[in-house]
Parts: sequence; C-alpha cells; structure tokens
Amino acid sequence: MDSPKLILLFSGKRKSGKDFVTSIIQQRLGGSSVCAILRLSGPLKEQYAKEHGLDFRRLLDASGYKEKFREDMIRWGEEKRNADPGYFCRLIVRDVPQPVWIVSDARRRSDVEWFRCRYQLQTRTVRVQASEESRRERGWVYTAGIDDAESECGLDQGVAFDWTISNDSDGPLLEEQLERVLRVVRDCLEL
Ligand SMILES: Nc1ncnc2c1ncn2[C@@H]1O[C@H](COP(=O)(O)OP(=O)(O)OP(=O)(O)O)[C@@H](O)[C@H]1O
Ligand SMILES: C[C@@](O)(CCOP(=O)(O)O)CC(=O)O
Repeated sequence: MDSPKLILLFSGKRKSGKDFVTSIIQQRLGGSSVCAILRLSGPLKEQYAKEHGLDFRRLLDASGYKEKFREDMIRWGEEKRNADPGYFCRLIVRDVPQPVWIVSDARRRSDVEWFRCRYQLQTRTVRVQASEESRRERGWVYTAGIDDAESECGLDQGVAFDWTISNDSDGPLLEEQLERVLRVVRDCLEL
C-alpha cells in the first residue's frame, strides 16, 4: 500500500466549492505530481454510468447533468456502502504515488473513520463552508431527499475539523485561509 505523507479530507455541502478549493490547493503545491485529488464519487460515477448508459465525463463536471441522476446515484452508492462502508475508499487509494492526497468529497462518518483508522497520523479534515446565498448563486437548488439526507448532512455534526474554510464572495479572503493549510502541508513535505 502507498504511504502518503498527508491526507486532506475535504467535505462541504453542494456548491460550497470543494472542487474549486481543492484544485487551488493542488496548483499551489506544484500540481498533480505532488498532490493527487481523489474523489470517492469517481469510481461510483464510473460504474453507475456504465450500468445506466450515461456519459461518465459529464457526471464529473460542475454542470447540471449530474444533478438529474444524483438521487439515484446516492441510492446506488448506498447499496454498495451498506454492504461494505470502505468500498469506495479502498478503490480510490490504489496506486497513488503522490505524497499528498486530497479527498475532495468526504460525506459520511464512515469515510472519515476509514481514513483515520488506516492513516491515523496523516489524516486531517477540512470543511468548506458557504452560505446558502453563495451556493444558490453557483446553481444550487434545495432538493428534498438530497439536501436533507446523509450524503449532504452526514458530517454536519460529530467531526472536529482541523480547518474550516469560508468560501463566500463577501467573506474572508480565500487565499489567506488556504495559506494556513498550505503552510502545514509544506512543513510536512519539508518544502
Ligand atoms: N470562490 C469562488 N469563486 C468563484 N467561483 C467559485 C468559487 N467557489 C466555487 N465557485 C464556482 O461554483 C461552482 C461550484 O463549485 P464546486 O464545483 O467547486 O462546488 P462543489 O462543492 O464541488 O459542488 P458539488 O458537490 O455540488 O459538485 C463551480 O462552477 C465553481 O467554479
Ligand atoms: C452520488 C454522489 O457520490 C454524487 C457526488 O457528486 P459530487 O461530489 O457533488 O460531484 C454523492 C454520494 O456519494 O452520496
């Protein structure tokens, strides 16, 4: 098994900016040779797309396409997770040689527990927070059955995050907040 120096587990609500923020961090660390962005939803979407004849690439982007299938993808993924909570975690950590791993979409307590159990010393948690107004400006529409379900609310309580990043246009400067995280990563990499 590969042994990363640091794992940043990101979580946050829909359209809080998880992909946006994690991609900035990856760039600041020198790109994909140093830092891998791993998505628990990657293998889930890939397999779901195959089984349902969908466009996997479009399920990955930030457009409205994936939203048409979100509720059913959640149900499909939960079937797998109920049988084996570490199912997607194990898939994404295979053959990842980079020293820093960013998991951009932790959603459930079992995701956090899986990483903490296997990589206790390396794992840190980061919450991306954004107001409902900001999320709406980015295309979020409240949907019952999704926004009140475990997929969105599973980490609302019970995790003491190492960092919370506010990602609102009228909030604290994003760069300054990210610099605090980056300092720790660089120290750990001895950069
Ligand atoms: N600080 C920001 N400044 C400008 N645009 C932003 C910012 N944060 C997020 N966005 C934009 O908002 C949209 C949603 O962000 P992103 O895809 O990163 O959210 P997410 O939390 O990964 O969402 P989801 O889980 O719903 O896929 C994207 O188009 C992204 O570029
Ligand atoms: C089905 C699901 O993986 C979709 C995640 O999509 P995204 O991270 O919002 O792009 C959510 C879940 O696993 O509950």
